Amino acid sequence: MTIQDKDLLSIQEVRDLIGQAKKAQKELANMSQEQIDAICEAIAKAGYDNRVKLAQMAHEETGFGIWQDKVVKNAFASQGVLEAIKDMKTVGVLSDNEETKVMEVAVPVGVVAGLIPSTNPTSTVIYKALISIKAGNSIVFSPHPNALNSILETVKVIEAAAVAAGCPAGAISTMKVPTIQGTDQLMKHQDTSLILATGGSAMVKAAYSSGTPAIGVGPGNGPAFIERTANIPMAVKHILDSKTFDNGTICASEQSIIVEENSRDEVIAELKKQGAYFLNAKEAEQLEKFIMRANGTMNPQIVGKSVQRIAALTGLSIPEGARVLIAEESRVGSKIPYSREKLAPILAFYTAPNWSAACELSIDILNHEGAGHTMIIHSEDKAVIRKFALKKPVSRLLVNTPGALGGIGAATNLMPALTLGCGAVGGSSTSDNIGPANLFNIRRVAYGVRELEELRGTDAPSTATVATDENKEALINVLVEKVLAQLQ
Ligand SMILES: CC(=O)SCCNC(=O)CCNC(=O)[C@H](O)C(C)(C)COP(=O)(O)OP(=O)(O)OC[C@H]1O[C@@H](n2cnc3c(N)ncnc32)[C@H](O)[C@@H]1OP(=O)(O)O
Repeated sequence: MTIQDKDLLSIQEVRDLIGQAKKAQKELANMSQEQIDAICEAIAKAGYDNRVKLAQMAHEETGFGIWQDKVVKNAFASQGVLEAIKDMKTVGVLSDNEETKVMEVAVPVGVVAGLIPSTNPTSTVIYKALISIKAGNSIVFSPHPNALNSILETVKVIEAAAVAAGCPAGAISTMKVPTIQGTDQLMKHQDTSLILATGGSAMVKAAYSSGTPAIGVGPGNGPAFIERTANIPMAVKHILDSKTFDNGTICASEQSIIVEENSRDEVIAELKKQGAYFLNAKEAEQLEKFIMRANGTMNPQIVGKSVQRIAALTGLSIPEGARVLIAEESRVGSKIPYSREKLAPILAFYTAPNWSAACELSIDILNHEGAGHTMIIHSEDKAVIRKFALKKPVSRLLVNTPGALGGIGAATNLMPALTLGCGAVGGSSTSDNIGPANLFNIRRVAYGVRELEELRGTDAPSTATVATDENKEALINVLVEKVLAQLQ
């Protein structure tokens, strides 16, 4: 098949899938909350029951991560997400306030386009299907080509379970021939209502430029600041647990450690004790060349690989049992690989002279990459944490927890999610951990509660006397004052 034939096939496939998804969504829109909830339960159960098989498939196909950790991600995306959303009201009348005389009705957005990354393919499919159906929408997936088979299998098992539980056929589907042109068509099609884009920057930018409303996830690059009051052994444990989880593929995981001068030696000793290997200057330079590709994007050869695989690839000789590789760094910038996002067990290590310098440094790192995403602080001082929270350009400031598991809401009480909004500063329309509430609109039914005479009041000039522009202006001023007084 020529490239052109493949593109045409992909585009035609997308059009067919959207047609079926639109039809199915009309049926979903007429279902009760109970019917929708039963379908979600079936999707979660199928995802959970198949969590091991799907994790192994994703690992084998992409070569990223650790399959045992992908099992945890699949369980989180199915049962964990279901637990958080099962009691949410998402269908029909959401509220009816007798006092304010405003009633709220949920309105599904329609057909969702779900772009799936190669780093968390199966878990992201289960999660996006659950939150879309819960909000009364159909979803058509666009798989990352390098994770195609595991994504197809995930869609197959959850779609079959959903249909058996009453879901209309076509409500959950996936492109089988993913091409850039086909995905472009999915994003721009007039019947696609919303794009949920999780993946590489280029794809997320394409989603924002498509003309269709989009919720995208930009790059993470969260520093972890170990403040002087931190419980250092616990902070180090959290950072290493996070950075080694699925070999660092979660975008909320730590990318650098920042310490103050006075705790530097203690933190380094603890990191070494818990399995971190500090690269010397020559080794750091050797590894640095493999972090980015020539075009400045992350090198997939190191993504989700163990330190042993990375060492073999880069010709480094490291001690047996090393869990993460750490390079001391002092610079920040797009051409400084250690200061950027590395979805691998590699960390930069910065020393700041004091607290305020650590603050400035973390802002600088985030402003170069990862603005609006996540950062982590380890501290026992609530006043410091509050102060720290006020100025950082992130949507999630995680405290005393592993970044990867805290950001997605597994180790914190944030909304469990595998798509993390990055707010306006990160180019996103929302800073939320994306859930069903981001996937329906609200129609507000508002009863009249004031008449014009009330708004006008008794001392307003009569409309009958309005003859001149001056009078008109006087009347408008009085009316504006009355309305403002009513609203206060
Ligand atoms: C909560 C979370 O953890 S979300 C985590 C999500 N974050 C990420 O995925 C991190 C960002 N991702 C990346 O930087 C990259 O995807 C990597 C480094 C992980 C992998 O890199 P690669 O394997 O080279 O894949 P990359 O994403 O660059 O895409 C490869 C090709 O597939 C194409 N592609 C990717 N997704 C799709 C899609 N949905 N449909 C069609 N084509 C696609 C890309 O456009 C690219 O095409 P090109 O080679 O012609 O330019």
